[in-house]
This record gives sequence, C-alpha cells and structure tokens, in this order.
Amino acid sequence: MRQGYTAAAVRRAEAPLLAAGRGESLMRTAAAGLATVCRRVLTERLGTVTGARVVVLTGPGNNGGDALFAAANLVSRGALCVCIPVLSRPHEAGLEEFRRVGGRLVDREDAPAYLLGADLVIDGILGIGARPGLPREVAGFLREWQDLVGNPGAGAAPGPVDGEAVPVVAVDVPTGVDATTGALEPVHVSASHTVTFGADKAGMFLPGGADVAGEVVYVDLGFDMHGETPVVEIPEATDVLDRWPLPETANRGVHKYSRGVLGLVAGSSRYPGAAVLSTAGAVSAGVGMLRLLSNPETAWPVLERYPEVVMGAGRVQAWAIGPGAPEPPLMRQAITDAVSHSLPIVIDAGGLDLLSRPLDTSSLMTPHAGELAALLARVITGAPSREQIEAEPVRYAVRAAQALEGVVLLKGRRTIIARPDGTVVAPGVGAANLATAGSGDVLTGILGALCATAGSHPVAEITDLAFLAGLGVLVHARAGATVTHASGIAPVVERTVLRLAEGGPRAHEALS
Ligand SMILES: NC(=O)C1=CN([C@@H]2O[C@H](COP(=O)(O)OP(=O)(O)OC[C@H]3O[C@@H](n4cnc5c(N)ncnc54)[C@H](O)[C@@H]3O)[C@@H](O)[C@H]2O)[C@@H](O)CC1
Repeated sequence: MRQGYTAAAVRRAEAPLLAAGRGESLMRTAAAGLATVCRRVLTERLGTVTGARVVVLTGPGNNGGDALFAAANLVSRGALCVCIPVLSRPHEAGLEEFRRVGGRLVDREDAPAYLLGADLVIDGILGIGARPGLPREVAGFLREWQDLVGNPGAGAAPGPVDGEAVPVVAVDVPTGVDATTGALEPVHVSASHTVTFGADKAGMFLPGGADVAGEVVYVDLGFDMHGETPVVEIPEATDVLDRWPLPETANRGVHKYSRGVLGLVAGSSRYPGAAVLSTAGAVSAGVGMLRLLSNPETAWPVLERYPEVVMGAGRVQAWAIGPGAPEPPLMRQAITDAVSHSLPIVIDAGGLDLLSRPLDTSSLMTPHAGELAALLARVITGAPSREQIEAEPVRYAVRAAQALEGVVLLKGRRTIIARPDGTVVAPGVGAANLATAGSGDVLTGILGALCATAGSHPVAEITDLAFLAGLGVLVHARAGATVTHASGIAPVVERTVLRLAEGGPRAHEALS
C-alpha cells in the first residue's frame, strides 16, 4: 500500500531535518534520485544519456534546485542540458553547479527551439511551495508550450512531437497540480513521470493529479511520517495477496457458514440480469454460501447458472442489496436484518433510493455521481449536482460518508472510497471496458462476498471496510482489463481468487 500525505504534513516531517542543517544533503539525495529516473527514461528512449538533449524548466525555489542538481549529473554523463528560468532567478547553488559542469542558461525567448528539439524535459518550476493560482509568466509559458507541441487541450502541456510524446519528468509535483488535493490549475504540466521526495503527496493519487502525474516514483529522504495521518491510501496488488479474506479451507471444522454467507437482494422483472451478474461476482469472489432474496422470475435465471444459490432469507454474515432495482420490501427486510444483527451491508443502485439517514451498522454505499447527487439531495441541504460531484469527486464522497456515517464508494473512471473521517482509498484507474452496463452489479457481488468472508473469520469484525472495498475494486479492475464483456468478468475474478487461495507465484501472476 502506498500512502499519500498533505503538503503540510510533508513540511512538518521535513522541518526537524532542516532545523538540523540537513537541507543541502536532502536536496542532493533528492536530485540523485531524480537523475536516476531521468537517466532511465533517456536510456529507454535513446539507448544512452550521452548526447541527449535535456531542457530544465526552473522556478525560484528548491524545486528548481533539485532539477538543476539532477541536470548537472546528466551533463557530467554527456547530456546536453539547457536551463530555461520560467519564473524569477533559479536556485543559486543549483545553477552554479549546473554551469560549472557545462550546463547552459538560455533565454526564455529561445524556448520554442529547445523544447521542440528536446529528448526530455524536467519540470522544476514549482513544487510543494506553490501557492494556488499560477503566476502569469508560468501560465503563459505553459500555454505557449502546449501550442508548440500541438496539444491544445486545456490540460496537457507536453504532447506528441513527431508522433512520439516527449517524456516530461516532474520534480516532486507537476507544476499546476495541487500537491494535497490533486486539483489542476486551468493550465498545468502533464508529466510522464513524477519523482516525489520524502513522502507520497496525496494529490498525485487523486482525480486530477493522478491523471497528469504519470508514473510516480518515490525517493526516500528518511522523513519520519509516523505522527502524520495519510489522507489517501492506494492499495496495490501485494495488498490483495496479503489481505484478501480468503474463505477458510484449512481446518477440519470448516463448513459453508464459517466460509461466509452473503445475503443478496438483486434483480427485478425489468432487470433480471443484474441478479445473475451480482451472483456471479459473489460466487467468483469466494463466498461459502449465497442466499438470494428475489422474485421467482428473477430467481430462475440465477438458479440455472448457479444451482448452489439458496433462495430466501436465513442466517448471513453480510448483505448486499440493490443491483437491478429489486422490490423495496425485500431490500427493507435486508436492511432490518443487517441493523438488528450488526452485519455489514453493501448498498448499491436501487438500494440507495431507500436511504435518507445513517444506518446503525457498517455500511458501504456504491453510487455513481448521478446516484450520489440524488442521495445527497435527501440527506443534506445545498446538495451538489451530478456535474459538481464529477468535478470534485473526493470532496463529495467524503461529504456523503460523513452525512451517512458509512463508507462511500463513488464509482467513476477513478473510483474513490471515502471514510467518514475524511480519509480516502484510491485504488487507481479502472479498466475502460468496465464502463459497461452490468459491471457495477459484478462489483457489488464481489464487495458483498468480501464482507461476508471477512465477517465469518474468527475475529468477526471488519476493521477497515474502505480498504477491503479497495481490494475488491482492484480485482474487479484487473478482471475487467482482461475481458471485453461485463458478463465475462466473473470467470476472471474466480481465477484471480483461486490463484490467491493457492498462493505462491501463481497468485502474483493473477494480479500482474
Ligand atoms: N525542504 C526539503 O527538505 C526538501 C525540499 N525539496 C524540494 O523543495 C520543494 C519545495 O521548495 P520551496 O519551498 O522552495 O518551494 P517551490 O520550489 O515549490 O517554490 C517556491 C517559490 O515559488 C514562489 N511561488 C510559489 N507559488 C507562487 C505563486 N503562485 N506565484 C508566485 N510565486 C510563487 C514562492 O514565492 C517561492 O519563491 C519541494 O517540492 C522539493 O522539490 C527537495 O530538495 C528535497 C528536500
């Protein structure tokens, strides 16, 4: 798991080291890490660093200092580096070293020629010291750069040159990206790589920043982050291997109940397929048993494919309700059972329409932006529109988690899972082919199965529903990336879970 912090937290963590007079050595370590990434990028692109044409963009702060020290390293290995000061005078010691080894300072007016001929651009204009609102000079420069490389989109600065994008390595944070929230200035740098120092910055993993940071490479500076709370957690494949709650198989006392029973309320005569898809997700993710509450019309297609499903209510360890707009009385029955037995409940689609206040049990709500707008309209005053939610998904997912005192999984191209304490889990980008009807139903089944299985373990409490949901989203995305149809996801989820259960190298295979 990676953990992202606010810029203020990073500042607090670096303060004791700066007070101990270690500022220069920190910068040298940061620059060495930055140079390593630049050398890798150049070698991948050109096969060598020697003769590579590198443009270094600087601002007045330490961010530019990092860039210049790193560029000095590249010059000493034969790269041809120029520095364009985009804002004020560059970092003095960095510039001195850069020039001493043969780097050249060039005028801003000459920037177009250098940018067009570059093999690599290093963005050291602004880092975590950036104040909101780019200075005019910087915004103007980035706009010219955009026009130059024929990328008129409001966002991306660098674009394809001669059919191939020039790599841009951002120092710590791409210029124009808020290090904490990921919010983008109207014009900003779009990087292929971001080399970040001391601690991951939250904004690089949240919508906006995550779309323009490229590969985020972390360089350790020995900061002690223990006293700081990460505001975003990023689950990775290794977390799935370590923390996916696999059904118990090892001990002899195992039976279907101890492997997790999920109660599912899904499907209607209008959307019978939703029950099949959510059942597929749940069964594939590894429940011990599945009870389906549904009308007979909906039940038959499910039973045809999954005869092991048991119809009707009974003892369960978790509930999942809502895919395919099931009949409200059935969903209410599930909610009542979840609350009276303190069971976790996943609430999707039609189930969300029943909510207007917090439930007195662990809840995981899975709306998309439109559903969240409708839900918030019932719960808070001054609720946002769907468009507002799409523009600021983290803000409104957190708002909903607080108002509903549960975990809110806001679906979108970048799914965000918010806890009531304001922290989020950001499992990264989903597969484009998951944006299909029915894909969310499969996810609900997976999430329900995870809750049921985790809830059936000897320590029957789910300490972190949001992180668990993040693992479900990762496996769902992984499965989706390898299939072309939502209905085809289930077998891939099943294969993934089976391989997790087998452990060893094959488990890694399933997630790589
Ligand atoms: N302090 C440390 O421990 C380390 C810091 N490092 C680097 O230092 C960076 C932070 O350095 P700084 O604090 O110098 O900050 P920056 O380099 O981000 O920039 C700060 C400068 O830009 C100006 N500025 C910022 N926003 C502006 C705006 N909107 N309009 C006009 N001027 C604006 C400020 O007045 C200041 O002069 C990090 O991102 C990282 O790259 C690294 O060297 C590693 C160690």
